[in-house]
Amino acid sequence: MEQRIFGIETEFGIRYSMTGMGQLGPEEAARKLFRPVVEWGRSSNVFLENGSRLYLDVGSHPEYATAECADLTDLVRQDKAGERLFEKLADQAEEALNRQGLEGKLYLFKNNADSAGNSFGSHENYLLSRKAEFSRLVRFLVPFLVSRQLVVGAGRVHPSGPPQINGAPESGQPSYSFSQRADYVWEAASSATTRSRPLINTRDEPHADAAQYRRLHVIVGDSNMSETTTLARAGMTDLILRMIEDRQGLDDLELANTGQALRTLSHDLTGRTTVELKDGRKMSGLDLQRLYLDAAVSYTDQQGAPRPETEYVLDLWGRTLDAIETQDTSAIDTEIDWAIKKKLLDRTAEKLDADYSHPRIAQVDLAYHDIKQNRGVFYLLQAKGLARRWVSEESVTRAETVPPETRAALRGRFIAAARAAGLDYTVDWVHFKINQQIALSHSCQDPFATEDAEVEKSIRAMQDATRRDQRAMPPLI
Ligand SMILES: Nc1ncnc2c1ncn2[C@@H]1O[C@H](COP(=O)(O)OP(=O)(O)OP(=O)(O)O)[C@@H](O)[C@H]1O
Ligand SMILES: [Mg+2]
Repeated sequence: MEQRIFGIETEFGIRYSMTGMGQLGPEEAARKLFRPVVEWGRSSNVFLENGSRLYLDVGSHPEYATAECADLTDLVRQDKAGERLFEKLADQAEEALNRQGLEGKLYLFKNNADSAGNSFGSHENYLLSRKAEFSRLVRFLVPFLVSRQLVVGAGRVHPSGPPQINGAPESGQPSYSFSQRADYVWEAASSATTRSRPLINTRDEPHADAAQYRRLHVIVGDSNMSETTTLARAGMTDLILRMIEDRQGLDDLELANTGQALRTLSHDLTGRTTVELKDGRKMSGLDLQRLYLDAAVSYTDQQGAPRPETEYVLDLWGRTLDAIETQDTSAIDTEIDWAIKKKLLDRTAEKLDADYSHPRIAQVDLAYHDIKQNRGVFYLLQAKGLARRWVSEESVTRAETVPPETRAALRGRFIAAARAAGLDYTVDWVHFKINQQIALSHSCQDPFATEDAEVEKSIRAMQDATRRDQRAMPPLI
């Protein structure tokens, strides 16, 4: 596909750390976090004026799903805007709890695993043409997704070594893996999201005209703090999808055992341990990623770079593979999450004269993912110029309220008009409805549409009503 819609859903980890006695569990903390959201939208599942969705399911992982983006840089901005919104909500909730006498600090972590062994996700959404044969697409994409973690993993400390991999006994040697999520994903594709979690969720919910489109739901990725790593994650995947869709330049690299390969590659920082392919070949993480990168480079040489970000994405991809090959991360250690974090962990271990089993190392690992900008370790590094930015903070601030130029723009204007008019509305990715007013209710099946005469008519009608009756509803934050 020439054009594509992208979206990232992020589930956050939450923890309230009490200063004094007492406890506040994550579920209660999450409910507190969502109190202003529920007041604002009368639900813990709301769509905002920037086109995104804020959501608290049962359990304790607040979720932000970016609006539909047609542009990779917009995706990075919208993803960061979600962090900023939750950062403000966390500050408000923390103040409220402190006022209640429950003194403490509220932490939100953009990571994928907690100390109790639970994993939570960062899901990527890619619009596909319905014409592409889905099972073939999945077969070609899976080995890419399995090895992609060498480049875009968020990195994870294992104080007592990797969890049991492939039946082998635990080594007990403290270690570091490329990925957070790889230990929790077991099979290539299925419609399950919790038990025996797949890399790709095949539930067919296109949020678009189903005759024309499909939505690919990739649930194997790590949440990224680094803007450049987020960009690489979606940018690399977009390129590989293009090649698969065009039936160009890719070998069939189907793996003998997907779940096993995912874990083996995640825990092998040398990139050289091999995994078996269905046809009996053996390939390492570096072998696989080199094949994909080479194919992507010749594809773009022939076809031209499809996006303004492509050149940088390919360059960063190549530098990361070189860094693993030479075991020298100095050329990527401000741009790739696992390397940015590892550099700091190595320095910390050196200062402590300890290895990765030291409790301080696990603390720094977690603190890297703290989204509070004046406390989180990633943000402290970023402030010192040790984590490269891809977008300006002004553009992130703007993305908190301004939707990208896709259907999200229509949704945003619809929500703004309905709220200003004080009307009850129900909105999702496709539907924009004013409750009990069919004339003002629409379905928008084209995720690229920034204009729609019927929706505009309703928006104008609501704006006229507002002018007659000034009852604006207050903003969320
Ligand atoms: N047609 C589309 N193609 C690709 N992505 C889309 C499309 N429409 C919406 N999206 C993106 O898909 C994501 C949907 O997020 P959401 O959390 O609602 O996922 P879900 O899989 O539908 O539901 P849930 O998380 O409740 O299981 C958003 O990031 C959104 O921007
Ligand atoms: Mg979701």
